[in-house]
Amino acid sequence: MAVYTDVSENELGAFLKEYSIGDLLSYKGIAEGSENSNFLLHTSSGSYILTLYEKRVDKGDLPFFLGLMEHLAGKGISCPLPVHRRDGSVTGALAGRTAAVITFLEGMWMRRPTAAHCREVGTALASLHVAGVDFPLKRPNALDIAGWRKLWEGSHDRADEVEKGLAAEVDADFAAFERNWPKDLPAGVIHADLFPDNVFFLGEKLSGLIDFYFACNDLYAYDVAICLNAWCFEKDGSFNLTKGTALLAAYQAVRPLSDAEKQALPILARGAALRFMLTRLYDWLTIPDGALVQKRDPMEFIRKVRFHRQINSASEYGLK
Ligand SMILES: Nc1ncnc2c1ncn2[C@@H]1O[C@H](COP(=O)(O)OP(=O)(O)OP(=O)(O)O)[C@@H](O)[C@H]1O
Ligand SMILES: N[C@@H](CCO)C(=O)O
Repeated sequence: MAVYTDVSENELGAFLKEYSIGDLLSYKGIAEGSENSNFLLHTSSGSYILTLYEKRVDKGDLPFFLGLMEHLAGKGISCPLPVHRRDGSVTGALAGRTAAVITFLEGMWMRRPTAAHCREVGTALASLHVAGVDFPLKRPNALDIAGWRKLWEGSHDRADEVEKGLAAEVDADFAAFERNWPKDLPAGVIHADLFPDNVFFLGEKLSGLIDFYFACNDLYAYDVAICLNAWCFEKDGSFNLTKGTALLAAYQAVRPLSDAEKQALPILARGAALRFMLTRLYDWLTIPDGALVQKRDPMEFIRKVRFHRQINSASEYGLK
């Protein structure tokens, strides 16, 4: 679920008076997502998404997230456009939260993506990287290795409840990352969470990217590594080389990877898998059973960490 905060029709009506998007016809909470409260609005001028930012989003980051969507949309990337209020701002206050209205994107996310979908994602990711080059705002990645450490400190002592030996395994990985993480690769604005549920399709054609709330400045190849993890594994945990090949070839057709980026891909992919394992593990151990939030399986990603650990060259991901 992701409706943590209820909104009454009266308060929503008053909030929307600050916008020029017509009269409210209907609204309903959206169950998907886990970070913020989202509502689908229908007004006399069309459909919109209303987001109330919950506690994990630092309000100081909203100009970066919302400004980035506007910047990317202006460069032809299909992503939501924040709607400006009559006073020009893109956020307001609603039900005790900071809130924004963004445009609605048509399409649906793919539960079982094919190689054709992976190809579309590769193109979209590289296009996003190129389009973000002149975005003026900066946001360091809160989930860099130091951020992973903090998360890990909160889970370490209970990690073996999930699988015996996990704490020692992850400790050893941290030592490897802190020694070998690449630093001098091309960097810029990355999405940092481009999972299937954040990419909409109409048939096999990509129709839009959403959820920019982890976007930040970091290595471009790290974003590629995140997508390999998110798109190219099968439900049984095996890596699908056809999907990897499709995603990487499409990415490189727009933004070719340097030799140094190619060489770094295995460690970046292993780090990306660890990053998602850690957020999932933290949630797994801290969200009470019975809460309405859907908990995601951390073990899916420790299996991916193990897979990447035995990769010797990015060609094993399908990189040409
Ligand atoms: N611009 C949009 N157009 C259409 N639907 C949208 C849009 N933005 C969000 N949604 C819908 O709302 C859901 C939740 O959005 P989003 O993924 O941004 O939420 P979140 O709480 O940040 O979730 P996450 O757990 O993925 O971080 C999406 O799965 C989608 O169904
Ligand atoms: N994409 C993340 C969750 C939201 O960021 C995951 O699958 O763990």
